[in-house]
Amino acid sequence: MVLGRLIFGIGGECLEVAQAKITTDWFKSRWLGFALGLNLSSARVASALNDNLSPVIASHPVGVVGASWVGFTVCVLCLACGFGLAYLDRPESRKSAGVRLDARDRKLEQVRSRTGNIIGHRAINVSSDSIMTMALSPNAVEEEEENEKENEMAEDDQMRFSEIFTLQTNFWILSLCCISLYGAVVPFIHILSDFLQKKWYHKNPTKAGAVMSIPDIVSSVGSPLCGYLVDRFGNRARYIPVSAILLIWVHVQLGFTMFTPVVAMFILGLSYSLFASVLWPCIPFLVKDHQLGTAYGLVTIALNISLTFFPMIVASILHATDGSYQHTEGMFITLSVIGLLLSIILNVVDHRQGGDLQHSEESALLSSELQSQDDEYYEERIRREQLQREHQQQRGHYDPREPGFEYRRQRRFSQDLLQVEDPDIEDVQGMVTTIPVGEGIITVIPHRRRHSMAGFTGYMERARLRQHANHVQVAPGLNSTPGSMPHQSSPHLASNSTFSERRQE
Ligand SMILES: C[C@H](N)C(=O)N[C@@H](CCCCN)C(=O)O
Repeated sequence: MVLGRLIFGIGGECLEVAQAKITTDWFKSRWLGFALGLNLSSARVASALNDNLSPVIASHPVGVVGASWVGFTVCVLCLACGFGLAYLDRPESRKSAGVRLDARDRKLEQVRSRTGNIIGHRAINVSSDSIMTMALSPNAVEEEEENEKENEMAEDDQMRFSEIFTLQTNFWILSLCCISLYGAVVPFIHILSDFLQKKWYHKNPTKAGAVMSIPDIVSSVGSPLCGYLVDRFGNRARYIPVSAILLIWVHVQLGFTMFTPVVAMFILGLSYSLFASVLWPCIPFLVKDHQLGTAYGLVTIALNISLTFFPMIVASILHATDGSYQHTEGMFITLSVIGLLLSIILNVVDHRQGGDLQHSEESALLSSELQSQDDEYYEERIRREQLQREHQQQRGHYDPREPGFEYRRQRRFSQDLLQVEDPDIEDVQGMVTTIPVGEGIITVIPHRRRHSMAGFTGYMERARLRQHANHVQVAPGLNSTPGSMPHQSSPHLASNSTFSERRQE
């Protein structure tokens, strides 16, 4: 049973982290609170069903084994939904919906676009074992440099372990809120059936089960509703102290009065909806995008610390006090008060740091638009200045407006590359055919093993340039009139079939 619970715990908690991360990726800019609230709501509906159905199934002749089979069927349905989700969340759909790619997919994307640039995004598949490229576009070198930068950025995009220690104070305060507030609710719900039977519904587990499902039922409606309200009106961190106050009320009433528990159960449901639907959507506001998965993981660890240790503490209090629920209520009240203090500190720190947690969706959108307009403006300015500087530096050597500029630029590049010693280059050179066309060169690469293309590309590029430099030396038509573009095939190229001939082949 312990092994089963261990596997169940690993699966369930990883699922929660993944759900939160995927939901945030898709809804970060709009409806995040509502989407995460719906997420919680589905969990609450399932808990409420479980509270009501488990005693009924268990009292049926099929007993606990029958109840377990119902659970198994639900897990199989879940697996099918998981496959459905994996399909909907594939990188292509993310890209077309403008959703941020994960670091791994971004990296793959970079490699693909890098290969595409050198082999040519204008690459034409000539036959199953050869690839033809239009290379040496005027911007090829710049594009390549840009790709390299993007590649580095994709590497930076992965969260490093050491970054955990740089997460801001408010993130940690929020995690502590999670420990205390969840600690005042979930372990209490675990003992609720016994508690209700002992104090109000003697030996009536079905009635106790029905009453204990009230918080989950209220929360299943309240969580998306609260999520919607914080999306719409902001002030999300301000709801956390309110929910802590409600929790104090619930535990005082249930522990120290005989007033009907039904009202307290409603308020517990309200408080549970409020802090859960506010706490999780706060996380994306406290960390950077690439830290999101780890951040959700860390808060889930905090949640599980709470759900591991407080039930043990409750059990030992009950054991030590001969089953006195007033002492356990004392512990839950203490946790709620700690949650209240922490949430007040959270609000104070957030206020000092500019109130990130208080934004409504509209104000966040507006400020991010202004921010990106600013960014674009400065990026454009820096780009222009850089281009201007480069242009001025190059002016002394050659002017792009002069005829033959591109030809001379390529020749210089090729000559530079010829200085580089590379023994392997000869092998590759024999396999490559280049044909001058217009302002560029077509490179035909016999290529049987397409998947090794990326590794091959570096050699290819050099071989192509080296060969181009060879043309410059051997072909009088190319060399004699600097300033004009190559317009005829060199003897070196005469033996090679043309682009269209190859395509026909
Ligand atoms: C027991 C379960 N692990 C739990 O209490 N989960 C929390 C957190 C859900 C986080 C969803 N992003 C809950 O409120 O249900």
